[in-house]
Amino acid sequence: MTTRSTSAAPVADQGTLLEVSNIEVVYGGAILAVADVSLTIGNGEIVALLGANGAGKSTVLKAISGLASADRAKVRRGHIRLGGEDILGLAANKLAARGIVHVMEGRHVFPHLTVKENLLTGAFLHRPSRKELKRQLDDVYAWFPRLRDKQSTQAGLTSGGEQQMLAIGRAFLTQPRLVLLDEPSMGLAPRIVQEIFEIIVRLNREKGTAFLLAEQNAALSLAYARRAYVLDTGRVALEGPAADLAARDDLHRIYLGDGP
Ligand SMILES: Nc1ncnc2c1ncn2[C@@H]1O[C@H](COP(=O)(O)OP(=O)(O)OP(=O)(O)O)[C@@H](O)[C@H]1O
Repeated sequence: MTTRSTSAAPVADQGTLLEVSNIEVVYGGAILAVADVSLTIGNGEIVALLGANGAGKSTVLKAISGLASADRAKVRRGHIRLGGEDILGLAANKLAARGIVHVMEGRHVFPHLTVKENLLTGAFLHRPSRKELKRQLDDVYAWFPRLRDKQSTQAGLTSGGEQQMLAIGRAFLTQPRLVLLDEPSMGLAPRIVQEIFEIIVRLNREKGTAFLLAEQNAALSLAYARRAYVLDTGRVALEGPAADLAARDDLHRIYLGDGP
C-alpha cells in the first residue's frame, strides 16, 4: 500500500516557499502544544509532518494557516515566512489569498450542499469568470472522477473517501501554492488512501503545488514525501530525507509509540 508509482515522483523544490522558525504555540494562554518547531518547505515540495497523537502536528498546521486563533491558540514565539515575507498574525482569509490552504482533519464538507456546490465554495477567493470556473471544475473532476459522478449528490451522503477527495478538490479551487493536509488517511480503507495519495503526487507534479502532510501513518507518508519532520511533544525530534527516515527501524518505536 505504501508503494509509490514510479511515474509519480514529486517535482524538485526550487528555493524556500515556507519557513517556520522556532515557533511556540499555546492554547488558552496556558497549554503549551508546540514548544519549539522549525521547518522549511521548498517550492513544489511534499513534506511530511509525523508524530504520535498529541505531538503537535495539527497545531503547527493551524499556526501556519492562521486558524490557530479560532481555537484560542497563539503563536507566542518564533517566525513564519512565506516567500521571505513575515506572515505570522495574518488572518486565515489573507493567507488563503496568498496561496495557503488548510484541509482540516475530519473532512469538513457542507453535508447538505451537493458535491458541486461544495466545490464552488472553494472558488469564492478569486471569483473566476464562468468559463474559467467551468475549466477549473473540469480539472478537479479529471483528478477525482468520483466527484464528477457524484456532483449532484449531497456531500453528507457520500463516502468518507469521497468527502476527503471533495475537501482536497475544493481546496484546489482556491489555487493554492501550499496545501496543509491534516491526516488525509484517517479512517479510510488502504485502497482509497492510496488513490488519494497518488492524486496528491499528481497535483504536486502537474501544478507544482507544495504539500505539508500531517500524518500518524509514517510508512505511508514517507513513501510519498521528499522530506519529513518527526514531532515529539511539541518539538522536532528527527528530520531528513523521507527515504532516510523510512530506513530507520527505530522510528515507530521511539516516536510513534506503536513499536514493540
Ligand atoms: N483546542 C485545544 N485546546 C487545548 N489544547 C489543545 C487543543 N487542541 C490541541 N490541544 C493540545 O495540544 C497538543 C497538541 O495537539 P495537536 O492536535 O496539535 O496534536 P496532533 O499531533 O495533531 O495530534 P492528533 O494526531 O491526535 O491530531 C495536545 O496536547 C493537545 O491536547
